Amino acid sequence: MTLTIAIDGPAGSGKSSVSKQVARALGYGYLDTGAAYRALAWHVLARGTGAASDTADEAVVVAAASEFPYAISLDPDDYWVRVGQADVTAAIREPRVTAAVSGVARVSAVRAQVNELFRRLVRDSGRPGVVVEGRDITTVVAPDAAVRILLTAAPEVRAARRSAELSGEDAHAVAAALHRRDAADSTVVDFLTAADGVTVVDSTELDFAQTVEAVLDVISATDPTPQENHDGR
Ligand SMILES: Nc1ncnc2c1ncn2[C@@H]1O[C@H](COP(=O)(O)OP(=O)(O)OP(=O)(O)O)[C@@H](O)[C@H]1O
Ligand SMILES: Nc1ccn([C@@H]2O[C@H](COP(=O)(O)O)[C@@H](O)[C@H]2O)c(=O)n1
Repeated sequence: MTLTIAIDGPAGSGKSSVSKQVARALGYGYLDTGAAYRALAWHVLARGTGAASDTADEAVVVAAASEFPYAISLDPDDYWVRVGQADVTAAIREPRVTAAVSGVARVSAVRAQVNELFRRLVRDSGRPGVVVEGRDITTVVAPDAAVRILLTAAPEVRAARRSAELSGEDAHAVAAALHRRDAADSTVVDFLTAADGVTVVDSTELDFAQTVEAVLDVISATDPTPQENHDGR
């Protein structure tokens, strides 16, 4: 049985970097669920130009999802994402993919498909636990996870952290893109409010190491008995 640590939060709240470090500290796997939506957006865009690559067209997205040879590493020290033979680890972070991903993520058939994949990846991970991060992990993907955390930070702090990462780009444009994506995503999933039983970790006043420590504290304060996976297996 694999223990699930579920972490949700808005863009730039530190979900991926903090979850990866928490997974390392615990000897757990790390599952980045946003990578699946990003890789599907990349896959649609890779179909060329014109209607066939329109990520805002639900039929196009569903068709692409039906032939989507997706693979991801759960090793926090060897992270990669592939679509077929293509290593898309870096490509899915490109602004053109980031700008297109919310369109893909609002298709409910796609969400159902990738949620099943996430549960299977955790179940088959062969690890004692997996830290799973995204937007709807605490509520939809693994509502019965052993530990459920909403990782937040003030919008201006998240924007500043993302800008620091993308030092060559205009800070205002980076902040605007981040808030635009949150606004689009929050019409599909509520990742700004903690559901019942979800612990909030607000990193606004914390540095990276303190945030990792705060998450580890929540985990150790919670009974770490492995729970059955959401689908009962
Ligand atoms: N507590 C913190 N203090 C300072 N910097 C932080 C903190 N947490 C995360 N960061 C930094 O903020 C940036 C954004 O973090 P990260 O990419 O992990 O966010 P995210 O929530 O996964 O974002 P997205 O949803 O857009 O992928 C990274 O550069 C990360 O190192
Ligand atoms: N559980 C999730 C995770 C992600 N998304 C969508 O994917 C986009 C990219 O996510 P990142 O964490 O890599 O930034 C995100 O903007 C959402 O559109 C999701 O819907 N559910």
